[in-house]
Amino acid sequence: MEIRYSADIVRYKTMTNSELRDTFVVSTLWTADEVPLVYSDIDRGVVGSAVPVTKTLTVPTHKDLASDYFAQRREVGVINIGGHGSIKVDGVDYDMENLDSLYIGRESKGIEFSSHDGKNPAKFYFVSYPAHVRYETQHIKKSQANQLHLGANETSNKRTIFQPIHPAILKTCQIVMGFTILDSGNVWNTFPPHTHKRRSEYYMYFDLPEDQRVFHFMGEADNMRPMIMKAGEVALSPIWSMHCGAGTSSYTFIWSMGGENQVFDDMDHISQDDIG
Ligand SMILES: O=C(O)C(=O)C[C@H](O)C(=O)CO
Ligand SMILES: [Zn+2]
Repeated sequence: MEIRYSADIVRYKTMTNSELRDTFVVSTLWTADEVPLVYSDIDRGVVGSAVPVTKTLTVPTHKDLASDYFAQRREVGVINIGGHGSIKVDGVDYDMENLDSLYIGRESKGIEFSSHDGKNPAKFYFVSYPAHVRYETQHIKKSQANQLHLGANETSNKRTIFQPIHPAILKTCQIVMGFTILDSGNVWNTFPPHTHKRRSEYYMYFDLPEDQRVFHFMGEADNMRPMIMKAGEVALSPIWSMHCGAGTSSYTFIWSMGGENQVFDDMDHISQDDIG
């Protein structure tokens, strides 16, 4: 497990673009038949992936978590961005189609990822935060997620926000997680940008052709900084950092938040007049 220490609101201002990426972008996920984990000091979130091709994969724990097993004191949100697969949690099998989600409650000992067909493997992306109470593990199909339809073609931001791991659907300790699909030809996600000092957020961009990029913006209103993102990479946003992005083509991204409240709409929007 890689440990990722964040830069603070003072230090990020003097960092080069590549130093910003080294600090705030995770680009080490998606190795087949492995479970890479990155532990961020931003709200003690862990991001990981599991792409089972030739075998079933389990989530390892790590000495820095000082736990007997990964989810002993943690909850986990998982979304499958690949082919048909399954997740077995303490002996119970959950059938995971593309863009299905699974919330895994604290104290779940055995978490096993598998694909139905290794030639078209499932690609599980997961995020985990500390949890103080156990809530039930729950499978949320894409069609069961809360949906918000936002934006317009005229402003290049027509998109649907799917909210599977959200208080309207189930109880969690901290995590709120879902995905946003941009309509074809639309490129902007949330704009004007926002912060929410009550929660940090991670964005994982995908469904983006290999030769295309998303310009993800972070920082403060008067010091907006770009990070150039490829498919499969994760942008980590501390509570003080704005987040928004524009692609050179359409894309989908998984957003996940951990913090002290779960009110999705309580964003603090930054006025376009203040962006510099
Ligand atoms: O496109 C959007 O708008 C989003 O998906 C916004 C994110 O979900 C977010 O940043 C929530 O705080
Ligand atoms: Zn946000």
